[in-house]
Amino acid sequence: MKVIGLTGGIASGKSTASSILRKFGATIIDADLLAREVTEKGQPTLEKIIKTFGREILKDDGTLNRKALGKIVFDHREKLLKLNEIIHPAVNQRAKTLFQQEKEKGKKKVVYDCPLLMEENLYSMVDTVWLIYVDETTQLSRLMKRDGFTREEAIKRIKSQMPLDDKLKLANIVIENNGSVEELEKKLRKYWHEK
Ligand SMILES: CC(C)(COP(=O)(O)OP(=O)(O)OC[C@H]1O[C@@H](n2cnc3c(N)ncnc32)[C@H](O)[C@@H]1O)[C@@H](O)C(=O)NCCC(=O)NCCS
Ligand SMILES: Nc1ncnc2c1ncn2[C@@H]1O[C@H](COP(=O)(O)OP(=O)(O)OP(=O)(O)O)[C@@H](O)[C@H]1O
Repeated sequence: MKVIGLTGGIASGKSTASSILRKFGATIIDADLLAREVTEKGQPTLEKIIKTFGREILKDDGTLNRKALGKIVFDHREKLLKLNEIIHPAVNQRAKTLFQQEKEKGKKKVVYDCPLLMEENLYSMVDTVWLIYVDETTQLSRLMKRDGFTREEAIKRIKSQMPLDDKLKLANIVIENNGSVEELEKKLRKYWHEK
């Protein structure tokens, strides 16, 4: 079974691309979703986060207050690295289990939507890397619009990730997404049926 690693900066269009690929029949494994699952109430990963960041990052009902944690970690790089150290091993392990399940079902290929594939050097988990990218202005405006971030908040998140110029050198396939969703679909159709 072939694993296609779909990556790209924040708000570059990975989820949009995943929805399109799903329409083509692709099975998508979403790292952001796995990160949410492993930090659900009662999960050992959430307990580790509480130990490190305190109970202030919880809502009244004991679930993770993502907004509060996001504010802390995207303001302090060393705290972001600490959070990554806690969450990423659990996400990687869960992803590998899901790949194995798909393989056992006889799937020929799956897509791993993984925002930090390059930052975390996860090339050994995938067989090929597809990079979605947009220019900086488009990235900033789509991010501010989608998440309601101020310009400053959005820039902090973009800056927490590997610069696009470095990412472009590391991909097997690069897919530019400055245009319309229809244009993105056209590009993806070609690559999906080719590979
Ligand atoms: C800090 C958290 C709670 C903020 O939650 P929030 O709902 O605001 O963001 P969400 O999880 O939807 O992520 C949105 C996007 O932010 C970017 N992002 C998320 N985590 C990180 C990180 N550790 N470093 C750099 N960028 C990140 C990604 O592009 C991601 O697609 C959350 O992002 C988190 O738990 N991050 C650590 C886990 C992680 O690295 N997830 C990414 C893939 S495993
Ligand atoms: N071609 C496009 N034209 C217009 N809007 C788009 C296009 N592609 C994506 N968008 C919008 O841009 C925003 C970011 O896209 P999306 O959520 O797919 O990015 P992402 O890479 O999955 O982000 P994240 O890293 O935060 O998970 C969304 O609001 C989405 O609807």
